[in-house]
Amino acid sequence: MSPAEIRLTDLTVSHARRPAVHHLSGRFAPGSLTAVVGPNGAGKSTLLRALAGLHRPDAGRIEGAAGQIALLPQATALDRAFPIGCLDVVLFGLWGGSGAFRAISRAGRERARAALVAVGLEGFERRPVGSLSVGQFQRVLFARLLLQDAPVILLDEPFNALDARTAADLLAMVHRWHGEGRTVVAVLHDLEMVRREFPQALLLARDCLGWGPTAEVLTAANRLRARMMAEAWAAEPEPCERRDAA
Ligand SMILES: Nc1ncnc2c1ncn2[C@@H]1O[C@H](COP(=O)(O)OP(=O)(O)OP(=O)(O)O)[C@@H](O)[C@H]1O
Repeated sequence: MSPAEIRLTDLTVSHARRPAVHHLSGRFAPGSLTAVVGPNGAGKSTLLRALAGLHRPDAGRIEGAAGQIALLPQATALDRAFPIGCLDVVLFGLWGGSGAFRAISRAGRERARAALVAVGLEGFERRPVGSLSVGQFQRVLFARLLLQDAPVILLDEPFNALDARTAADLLAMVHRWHGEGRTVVAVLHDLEMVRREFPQALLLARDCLGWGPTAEVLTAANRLRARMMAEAWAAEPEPCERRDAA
């Protein structure tokens, strides 16, 4: 795996012109393992969606990400009512390579089956995803990431609402991806886990409060600043008037 460096330059990403990520600059080094942390509403999901090309920045630049990325969205953002089996959900991971209307090869199906086995879901191929537990469904989504085989993997709250065993299994997979040289970026709220498992951290509170080695970013002073900024947020932030980077 040789992911490119991802560079952000004065990046602002907004919802209806109200900035969720504000003038962010920095880089994700190739093969780095970074936790994105910050209070609710800090812009973490918005940043991941912008990196994945799903949300257009309204100022600044993202370089090095195009065509490299697989995204695991927040579980709450996904609708599981759709009547579809686990194997088919995993097979979505091949769409980037095969095109939505091209036949999935036998080899592709075998890879999807192997991915389900790798996440501990052997025999779940035909199970409708609507019948899975939260943890089982997250395993299916990790199997889809395995199939996508992307150099850069973005995970939005991947361990939310998981029991200890499922979280440990999926965390081991994150470390495996990191060991293979992929760039991994995960939004997390568990700061103990971040300190233990993630060498790099990006602390967001719409503005960037720190980006670098985790111990240097997650200081008491930085966390206090983030909390104070979150408490000061208006429910509807002002539109960003600084357009010079556009
Ligand atoms: N689709 C949307 N339409 C309008 N505003 C949005 C939309 N999505 C997010 N926002 C707003 O953008 C800001 C950042 O939201 P975002 O989901 O990126 O934060 P977050 O850090 O991921 O929060 P959390 O930790 O609660 O998941 C919030 O004020 C949110 O209300």
